[in-house]
Amino acid sequence: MCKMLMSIEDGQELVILQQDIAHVCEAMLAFPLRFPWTRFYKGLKARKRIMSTLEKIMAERRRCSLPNNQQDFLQHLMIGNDDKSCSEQVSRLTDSEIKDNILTMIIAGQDTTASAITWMVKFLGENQNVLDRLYAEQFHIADKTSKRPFVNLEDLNEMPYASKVVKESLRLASIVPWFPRLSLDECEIEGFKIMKGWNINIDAKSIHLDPILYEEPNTFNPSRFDDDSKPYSFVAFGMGGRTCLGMNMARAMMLVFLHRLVTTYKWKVIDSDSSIEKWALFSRLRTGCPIHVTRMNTN
Ligand code: HEM
Repeated sequence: MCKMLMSIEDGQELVILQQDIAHVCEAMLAFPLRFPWTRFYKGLKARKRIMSTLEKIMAERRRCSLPNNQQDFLQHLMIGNDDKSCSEQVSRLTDSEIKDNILTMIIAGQDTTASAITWMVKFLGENQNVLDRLYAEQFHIADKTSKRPFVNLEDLNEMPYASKVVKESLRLASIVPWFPRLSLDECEIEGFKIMKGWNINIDAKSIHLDPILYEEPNTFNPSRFDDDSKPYSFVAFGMGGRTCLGMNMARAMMLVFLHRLVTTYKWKVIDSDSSIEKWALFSRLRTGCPIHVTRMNTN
């Protein structure tokens, strides 16, 4: 995410950023107590450090004149912001909004996609029949992709079964298990009265495991998506006005990863424990899903 958003790929700056982002995520679940030893306090401090790093990066880019820098997300936000030729009617983001957007994107895009990929590797490692079908599709495409350095959008469109593997992994893992809403008006849903001002949590995990919506909901079966899903039955990326902004990117990342993984490596899950980390914003495997990986002999 840091590479795509602001071209930071390695080095000490990235290590510190990652640690600080982990502190911010932990603080989001913590009781808001501002004592130096609390998770909440450490998260606030970490957020401050992240913001000053972003300020430094933005100042540096302005000093070196914007257009010559790399074309990343931060750059686009800054060009919009600094371009005085733009009409005054266009509402621009303030520096503080740019920094907030970058932090939001890192938090929303990093652990979610990483966790989803981890679950997908686990599910596939445990379901040889699905893997065999996936091999057939992916090796067919590999004839083309192995001759190019990148997998392109056209290739991704030729992966119907892999797309179902991605979707089924997201359903079964429910990376964002619930998301909150505020009721703006009194209403009634299926006999339940909901009052104005109530906080409501949408329980995505229960929806994804509902036997009325999904036959044998605990079985990993990508082919269940051969037919169209029932409305509102798949909410891995949310629904409505606040649907995930990065869902197509996340899907593409998962497909590219899947393609490279199954056409290059064999792996074996060595700890199939499915318990979830308690103190995590997103549904993440406690073990991290250790696997044995070997490179395939392609000769
Ligand atoms: C597998 C990966 C991902 C999953 C499961 C996921 C899931 C979600 C869900 C469920 C929501 C809606 C929350 C709500 O309605 O309250 C959401 C919102 C959001 N996601 Fe993702 N996401 C993923 C990847 C990404 C990526 C890669 C990015 C950024 C590039 C991203 C950026 C966002 C943003 C900015 C929002 C807030 C949208 C808004 O409130 O208008 N997500 N995501």
